[in-house]
Amino acid sequence: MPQTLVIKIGTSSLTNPSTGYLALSTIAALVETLSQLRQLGHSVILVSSGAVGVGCARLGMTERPRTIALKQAVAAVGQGRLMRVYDDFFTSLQQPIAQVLLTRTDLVQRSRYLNAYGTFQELLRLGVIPIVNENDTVAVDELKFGDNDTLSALVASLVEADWLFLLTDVDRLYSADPRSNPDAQPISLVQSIEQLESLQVQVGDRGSRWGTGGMVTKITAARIATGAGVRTVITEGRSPQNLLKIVQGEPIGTHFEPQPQAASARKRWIAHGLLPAGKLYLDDGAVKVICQSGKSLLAAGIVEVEGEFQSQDAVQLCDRNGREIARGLVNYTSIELQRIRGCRSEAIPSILGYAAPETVVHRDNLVLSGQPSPNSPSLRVMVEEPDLPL
Ligand SMILES: Nc1ncnc2c1ncn2[C@@H]1O[C@H](COP(=O)(O)OP(=O)(O)O)[C@@H](O)[C@H]1O
Ligand SMILES: N[C@@H](CCC(=O)OP(=O)(O)O)C(=O)O
Repeated sequence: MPQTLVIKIGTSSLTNPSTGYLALSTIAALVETLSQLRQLGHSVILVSSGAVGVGCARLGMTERPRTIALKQAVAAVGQGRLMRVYDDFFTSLQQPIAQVLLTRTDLVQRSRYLNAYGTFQELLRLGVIPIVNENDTVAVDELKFGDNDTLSALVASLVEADWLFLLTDVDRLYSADPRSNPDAQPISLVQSIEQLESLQVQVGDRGSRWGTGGMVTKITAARIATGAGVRTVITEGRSPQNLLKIVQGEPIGTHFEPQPQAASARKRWIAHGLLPAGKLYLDDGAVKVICQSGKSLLAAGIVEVEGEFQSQDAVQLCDRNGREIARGLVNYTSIELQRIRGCRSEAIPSILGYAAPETVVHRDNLVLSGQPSPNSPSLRVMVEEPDLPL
């Protein structure tokens, strides 16, 4: 059956780590595999990093740029070069491609989000492989995806993909960074992302020399994608041919199973597309009814309001310790909420002096964050036996 596949490849796989030059054989194998997947009738989207890395190589720079302006300038050099290479390779296989550069704001505004959806659908219908990257050259810091792992998960959620592949320079997720921990155990299957914390995977704070997010952002991506019903696989970029085998059922890499009940498209946009403008701290009773009964949030359950926001902005709902339990669209401004927090709904009109909505966040506009709760069952994962010396 034809499926929709989103494949993200990182800088560490696209470039030679010591010289920074393009890893041409990897790119050729990737292009061949994606073209084959298209010929089998699948819809394919490639999320490709590499603009900064390739730009650095082109300009003879040996270090990743540190200032934003330099990074943006270098990305402008590298993105063009990267697309030129992809187009040459794909054209030799008669496979049309398209460049799609996104910024965070493209997914924040509902109309732009739906517009991006429409563009992807048309490209896929035309048999084109869209090649997506963050529009690094114009993205401003506070409105950045920041890493392409997250971007690829949001794209997979947007197009309701069947698979998200995160291609990197390790063959799968390990219990700790295998570069610095030779005893790290390979993990082949994660059945329930909500309990990932109990696995206590050590991810370090950064990835390879040219990579951006390391494993942290891949796990975040898996969380977003599986929550949207997308099966996610971390596997090595050096062997793109494995994608064909994986789609046919071979257990290569680390598989994160999709959550059985994916949120609706609109709720996924609230959860991941929007950027929260503030935080509401809730008492224990409110946390309980929201998490366990899926009820709306009332003013009575709010103990503290943080940030400045308008009605219909996105906010985080947190417990007293600041741990996020849900996100939603708020019906009041932050100024109004400062006045009515902790109050019963009947008292609100007389406090504000006008008729006001009964709920602060209505349950139709509220999405649970899928954080592990102390009562949730432990994570079911398969950890493979490490290779033993003979
Ligand atoms: N638990 C872990 N399992 C596997 N790799 C890990 C883990 N923690 C950290 N890493 C590191 O993450 C790196 C991949 O991330 P990154 O360099 O950002 O790659 P990419 O450019 O493909 O996005 C690996 O090279 C590895 O050293
Ligand atoms: N947008 C940036 C890539 C950001 C990124 O996430 O990089 P990586 O960790 O190599 O996937 C670029 O094209 O260089």
